[in-house]
Amino acid sequence: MNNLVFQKNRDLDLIALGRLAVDLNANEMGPMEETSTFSKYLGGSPANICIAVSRLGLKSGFIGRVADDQFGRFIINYLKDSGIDYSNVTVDESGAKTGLTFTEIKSPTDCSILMYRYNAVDLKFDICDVKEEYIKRSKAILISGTALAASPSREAVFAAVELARKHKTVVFFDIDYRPYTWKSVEETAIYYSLLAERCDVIIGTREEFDMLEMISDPDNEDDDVTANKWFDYNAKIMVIKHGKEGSYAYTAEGKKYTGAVFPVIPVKTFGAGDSYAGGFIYGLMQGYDPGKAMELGAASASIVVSSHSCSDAMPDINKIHRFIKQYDGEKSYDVKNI
Ligand SMILES: Nc1ncnc2c1ncn2[C@@H]1O[C@H](COP(=O)(O)OP(=O)(O)O)[C@@H](O)[C@H]1O
Ligand SMILES: O=C(O)C[C@@H](O)[C@H](O)C(=O)COP(=O)(O)O
Repeated sequence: MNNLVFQKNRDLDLIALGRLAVDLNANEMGPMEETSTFSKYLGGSPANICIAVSRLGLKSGFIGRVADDQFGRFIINYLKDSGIDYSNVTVDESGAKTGLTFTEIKSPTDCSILMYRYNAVDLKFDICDVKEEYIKRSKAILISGTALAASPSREAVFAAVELARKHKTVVFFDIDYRPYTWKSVEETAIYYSLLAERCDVIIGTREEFDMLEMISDPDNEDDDVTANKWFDYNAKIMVIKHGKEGSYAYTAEGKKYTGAVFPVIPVKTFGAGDSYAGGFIYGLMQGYDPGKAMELGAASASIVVSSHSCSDAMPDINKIHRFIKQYDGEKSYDVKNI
């Protein structure tokens, strides 16, 4: 059980908003200067999370814009083939382009991404793309913070959150801070904070919360303090992630859950956050307590970092259960209710 109330009689479980993009993942290991081939996948953090939950069996939809080009059509076809409702994904006619993420895998643990986001189409969705009737149809929405980086998607996100609150649609917020999309840390912190105040569940890495709180001294980091700050607003559940060290979840009622990691030999490091969020949101929407939901998220992340892609590799629930079972008895993970 958890403390979120999902409205019944809604035909959609989750609507994600914002970035529909393309990942071009290096096929060869090594510096990108020397990479010659890349594999194309659907990308964009909210798109990856939407794929993750739909593969786990949730009925999901998307609000956003794609470019009127081959990449835009690739994205729409991918959503369609994944059973995601794309009726609120608009084809943008301004000439804006699909955001591209090139990934570099120097070694399985030394990876980076290079984003091409000049005139990115995912920041072009506007208030008119956010329909009250659509938000009302869903039990929850998912915001990814990058959509706050510029107008008009910034205002569209705030409008969606207000409509969600009006209709008791749960708001998940994945901070998803991509520095190069923003002008300054100060601007970022302001918009992130304004949005965080309005959300039910906030998920971010320790570094992302440091940005939000403008903390530059690691000695001042304190997960308990961070979590409690947002409970004074609207948050019911807070998640603070620490990479391969694990994560913590807090509830407004004062419970703290520790989520450990399923150790694997990774193929690359990226994709962990999106798969974790997908498994975690799915778990909460099944009514599981945050500890169990984190376990699903961590297992999903381990599966995805062991694969070449993010979106294509998102597991179904049977794969997650089989994966968790492998660890039974070995105590390689331990979700404690403390
Ligand atoms: N190398 C890894 N091996 C196994 N699980 C991982 C690894 N890195 C991250 N994870 C899992 O994914 C979760 C989220 O990862 P994290 O790196 O904190 O997110 P992000 O990708 O957003 O930075 C972690 O809490 C952990 O459960
Ligand atoms: O979000 C993007 O635009 C890029 C993603 O598609 C990419 O796969 C990635 O960086 C995943 O991020 P993570 O899950 O936070 O590691």
